[in-house]
Amino acid sequence: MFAIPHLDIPPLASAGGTIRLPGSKSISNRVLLLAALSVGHTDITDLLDSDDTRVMLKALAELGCRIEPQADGALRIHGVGGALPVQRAKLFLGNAGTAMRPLTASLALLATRHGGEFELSGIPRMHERPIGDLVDALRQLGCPVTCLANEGYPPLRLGDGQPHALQLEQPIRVRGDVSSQFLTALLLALPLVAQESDVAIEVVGELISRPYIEITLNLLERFGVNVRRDGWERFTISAGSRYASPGRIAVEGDASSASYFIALGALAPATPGTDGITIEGVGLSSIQGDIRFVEAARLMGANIAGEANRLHIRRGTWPLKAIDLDCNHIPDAAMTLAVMALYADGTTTLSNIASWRVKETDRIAAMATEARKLGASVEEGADYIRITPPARPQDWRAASIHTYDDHRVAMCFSLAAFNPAHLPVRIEDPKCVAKTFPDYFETLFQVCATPIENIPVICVDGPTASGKGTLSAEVAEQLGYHLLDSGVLYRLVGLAAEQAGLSTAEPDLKDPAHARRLGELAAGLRVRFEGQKTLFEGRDVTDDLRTESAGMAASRVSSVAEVRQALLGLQHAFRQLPGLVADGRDMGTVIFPDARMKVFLTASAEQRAVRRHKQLISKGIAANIDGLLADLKARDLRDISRTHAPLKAAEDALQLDNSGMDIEQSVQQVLDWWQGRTAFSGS
Ligand SMILES: Nc1ncnc2c1ncn2[C@@H]1O[C@H](COP(=O)(O)OP(=O)(O)OP(=O)(O)O)[C@@H](O)[C@H]1O
Ligand SMILES: Nc1ccn([C@H]2C[C@H](O)[C@@H](COP(=O)(O)O)O2)c(=O)n1
Repeated sequence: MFAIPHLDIPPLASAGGTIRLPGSKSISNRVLLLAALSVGHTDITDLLDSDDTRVMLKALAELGCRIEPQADGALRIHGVGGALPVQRAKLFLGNAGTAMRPLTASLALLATRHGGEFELSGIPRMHERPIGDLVDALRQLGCPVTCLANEGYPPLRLGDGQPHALQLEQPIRVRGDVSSQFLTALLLALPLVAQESDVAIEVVGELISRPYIEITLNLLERFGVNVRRDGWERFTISAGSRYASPGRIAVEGDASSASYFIALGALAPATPGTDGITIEGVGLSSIQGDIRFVEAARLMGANIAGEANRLHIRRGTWPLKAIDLDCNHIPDAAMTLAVMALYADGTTTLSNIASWRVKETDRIAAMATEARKLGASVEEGADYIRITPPARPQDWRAASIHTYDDHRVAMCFSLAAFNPAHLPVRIEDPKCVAKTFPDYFETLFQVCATPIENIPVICVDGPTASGKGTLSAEVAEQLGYHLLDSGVLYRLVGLAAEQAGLSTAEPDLKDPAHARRLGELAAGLRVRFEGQKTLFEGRDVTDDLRTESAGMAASRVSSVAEVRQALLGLQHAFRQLPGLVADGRDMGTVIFPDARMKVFLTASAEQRAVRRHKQLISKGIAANIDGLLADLKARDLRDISRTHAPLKAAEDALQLDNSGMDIEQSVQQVLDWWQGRTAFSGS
């Protein structure tokens, strides 16, 4: 996940490959609650791991439900059989609507029947999301429900510590025209109290988002509860209903998340050598309503072939066709259509989307504001949005997209990186995707391609112990870029030579046959990087590589042209989306001469010796400053004076002497320089 202030996505050119989607959020949180309320235990597979499911799991654990990960990857939920072990709890539910609404209904009924008291709260936005219609329905049932701040909004207190009779004889009336989640919440909760007689729910107003109700009914059935449905106005839960675990249940891939990759396949040319985008884990037999996004994408021109559990998408009509669509049946996925509209041949109107206004943010306003930043003309109404794409490529603008703590806004606008003006797109607060798809951007980059020159590289070259590694790692971290520590590769060659009994002494390196052998050794290095660790032939050699003698050996073998040549391809392969920070001696001069920014980092030899001394001592390695100073001067001299790719500043490098700066100041300086070179320097 990119837990950084913003992520700059370079202009993207094509897409292709196969992805597997994370589990559906709607199904995951419903299944978790049903499993917790059932008799018996349930093993859940393919559960979504995200903010919202974590919120639900934490709440269930606090309510006394036992949760056990299984060796096969399933999560075992020990059901409480409709009677909670805990009668009082304060639950914090973040911004998870799929936890807040169902827990409100279930806990209100259980607290009323058994004399419990629960408080439910969330982040400030959750306290602005209306829940009054559900509160009204629960009060009709005789549940004591108190809105602790504003009437009709969380935080809520459910129950008053005393048991009360529930009034189940009359049908419970609930509004269905603002959110279908209130009806879902009641449908999930009422089987807990429908032992003696039938319980009916009547929907007031026209029910929106019906497909989500179908998911609820489908899952209720899987957990042993049948609901009689009369149109979309009346639902009856039979007397004697009781949740029973199905034993094991798999969560489908998230159909709303699929929409971004369906759109990707529709708007991006297939990367040469691929056949467009294949999505696994969700397909045409999905129980999720958002699977009908497929129909909408086809209307816009997408070429989609579907199987039960898989989708295959290629670009069809181009440009996409503008549409005028009632999106009531796909409220979440419809946001993706708003971004596809940027690539259409005219004005697209998405209507019947009033529910967007009360989601994670006011999504109509958010989509309109951000699409305008890209150069689109947008009209918004109470329940519709109308989007006209920028007229010509030159009318597109590089935009910094504000994401409003809304995962869908972030995911949607990533697709603007295919703009015909080849401009990058900045996504602010990219970690908001954690709500449903923590690895969204990683997955996107896996299947997208762009000409290599579009992938930005920042080079940091300089002498030993100037702080290149420290600075580069921090800059890469803050930008979400990959990191190449090229020195490690030369250190590895030194280590591999030693293990193979090949000398790294200077006189031997002058022998052409010896140099060739070292080159072959470098070409065949079997190295793997796992986070901070370097694995050589399966062994963790991270610490072995950091010794001063390994640095000296690296410096010697790095003067051999055959070694440098052998390591070229390996280094170039690090240039991957969304960008690279490369640290070494010749990054800016030889390896990435077209890098967008080059920094030559120096500090006085004395200062560097002091830093290295501190570094070694902190690792428990004995060292002496004078010896270190002499060694680093020798290393500098060798690195500077060798024939091949000597250590020197590239002509276009920015010089940074950090002798008088701490790490934070050096990092900030480089980030400021970088910001000045991006298309967002005015942001
Ligand atoms: N600006 C700075 N101020 C103070 N100390 C620093 C600064 N930058 C780095 N250091 C410290 O100096 C030591 C050496 O830094 P680092 O290992 O990053 O250097 P390097 O240039 O990558 O060295 P080498 O080329 O030998 O790998 C580290 O302990 C690091 O914390
Ligand atoms: N691009 C590079 C990186 C490193 N080297 C050589 C010269 C260095 O003394 C040695 C070790 O590098 P360090 O890990 O200290 O950065 O490797 C090089 O020639 N070119």
